[in-house]
Amino acid sequence: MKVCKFGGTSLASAEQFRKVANIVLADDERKIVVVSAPGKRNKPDTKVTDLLIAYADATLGGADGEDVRQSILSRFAEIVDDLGLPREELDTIASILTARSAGDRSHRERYTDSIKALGEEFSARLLAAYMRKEGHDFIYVDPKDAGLVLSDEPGNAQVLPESYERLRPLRDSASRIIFPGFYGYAKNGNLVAFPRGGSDITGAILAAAVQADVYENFTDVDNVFAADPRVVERPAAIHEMTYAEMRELSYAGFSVLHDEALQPAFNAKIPVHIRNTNNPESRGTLISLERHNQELPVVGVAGSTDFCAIFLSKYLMNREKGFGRRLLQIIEDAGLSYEHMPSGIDHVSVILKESTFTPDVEERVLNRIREELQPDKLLVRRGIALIMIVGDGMTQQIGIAKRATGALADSSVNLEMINQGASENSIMFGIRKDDLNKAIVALHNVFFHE
Ligand SMILES: Nc1ncnc2c1ncn2[C@@H]1O[C@H](COP(=O)(O)OP(=O)(O)O)[C@@H](O)[C@H]1O
Ligand SMILES: N[C@@H](CC(=O)OP(=O)(O)O)C(=O)O
Repeated sequence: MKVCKFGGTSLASAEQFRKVANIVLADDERKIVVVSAPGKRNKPDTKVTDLLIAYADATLGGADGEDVRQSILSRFAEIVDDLGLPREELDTIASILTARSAGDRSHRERYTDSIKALGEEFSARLLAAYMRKEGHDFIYVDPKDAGLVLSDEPGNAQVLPESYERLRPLRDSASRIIFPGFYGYAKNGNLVAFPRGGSDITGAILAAAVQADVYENFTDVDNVFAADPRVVERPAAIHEMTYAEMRELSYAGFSVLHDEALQPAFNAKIPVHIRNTNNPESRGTLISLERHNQELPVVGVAGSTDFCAIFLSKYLMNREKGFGRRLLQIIEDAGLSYEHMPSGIDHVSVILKESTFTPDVEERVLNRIREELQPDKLLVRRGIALIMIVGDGMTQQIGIAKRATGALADSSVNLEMINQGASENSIMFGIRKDDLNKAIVALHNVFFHE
């Protein structure tokens, strides 16, 4: 049995819905279909999820949000009409939207989750209706009825382990299933959404719960590329990679698959196959425990901005017991989580998401560090990008770091930090954020075009 997930670009219009239907119907093993909200039809277009968030913001601000409500409904009206579905389908969508927007607005994030999840719900309802209209036995399944239980963290939920047991019976459903991605329910009954891009996570959870043979993730590219195709011209195609490699690359900036989608698939040992809705014949990329082609030392280069670093140095820091613990306690007390912590004998850097390190948080954290740790030097560097080269076993090969640093130097990218870490499958470089794209191109070209 296969679980397949179709992303927003795969469901952006009625034409895309038809492609999805054809792909699903081409293989009887495709029993569970997870869908995202309609995405962009073209570059300047807006994703339905973003329209729903704008609608939530408007209504929270006291406006009626009628313009944006009309934009949302017109996206679905176009799909309903072009698919030849009865207009009652649209009436149902409009009344669900109205009822939701009349819900409790006292908690901003909760209310926003309840609205932004509707894109997935409407996609799933319409795809199920279309399949039935075409004479096929498909049902829409609600995540609450199915038992997808999540932590009560609006916009940032995580699956609770009991979900797997609860979702297992979906395997035996007589009808094929259309399931909305991106959200579930907390134990207290609140609707909660995963982080953005989270329909990938829903698909992986379902694949693990029903022990699927494969989790097919349909998107709009023929395969995963060695670097973001929006940054590098003609990037190398990668047809195989391991979970560990993809996890690092997704974390570091490959938006093609959500990084938190890999864990459920990895735990249940279910291969993930990235495929193209617009070109289902293409080979795609298979992500599994091992790759057959061991020749490639590096499988990808990814990077992203929004980082900053707190840099501390203190003579004999290495002999001061509990220094790291106390530093991290200060970070934790400020409600921050840290991304990396490269260190030397007398110095340490703590890398944080820059958007979480606001000026007032910075002031509080630095004051405590000065008072409690008395560093010789303390400074904050903002505007950092992290870039990673990834490949299993790569760090055992001589010369990889040299080629990478050489390529960066040749492109006049200044290196602020290097961290090989313990994972042995990646090397991370800290650079100025304005250099990010230049650095991705340089690293891609040195490993894939030379
Ligand atoms: N290394 C990469 N390989 C392939 N695609 C990538 C990579 N990095 C970024 N992308 C982008 O990810 C996009 C697909 O992800 P996303 O927009 O989330 O799709 P979906 O709507 O199917 O969920 C591609 O269109 C591509 O621009
Ligand atoms: N629609 C949600 C969830 C998602 O996964 O979408 P997509 O498959 O288009 O990345 C979002 O935009 O975040």
